Amino acid sequence: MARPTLAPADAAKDLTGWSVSSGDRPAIERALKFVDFNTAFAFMTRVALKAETMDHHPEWSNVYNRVTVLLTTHDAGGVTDLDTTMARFIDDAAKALGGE
Ligand SMILES: C[C@H](O)[C@H](O)[C@H]1CNC2=NC(N)=NC(=O)C2=N1
Repeated sequence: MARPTLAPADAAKDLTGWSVSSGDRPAIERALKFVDFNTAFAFMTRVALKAETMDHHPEWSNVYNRVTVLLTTHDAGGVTDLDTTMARFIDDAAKALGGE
């Protein structure tokens, strides 16, 4: 049974720093900035390990100390509770590493 999807605006409003993706797919996005590349990559490592345990992976890019993250559930064709769970984990990991 496919997971129910959420309106991206509804998903984003309950989260810190997330917005509706400007792209053509229903998704939420957040841009993060860290003190340096090492810290940005430490953040990505923590999220990567969580993504593997959840079997739910972000679409992201990294330029030096910046990481932009897009979350959507490919199998559902939209934003689901997997994305909001991952978003909350990302917010906690970013906060722990001084990201903003
Ligand atoms: C085969 C594997 O379990 C699926 O492709 C998983 C992997 N990670 C995933 N990540 C995301 N964001 N959406 C998915 O639908 C998804 N599906």
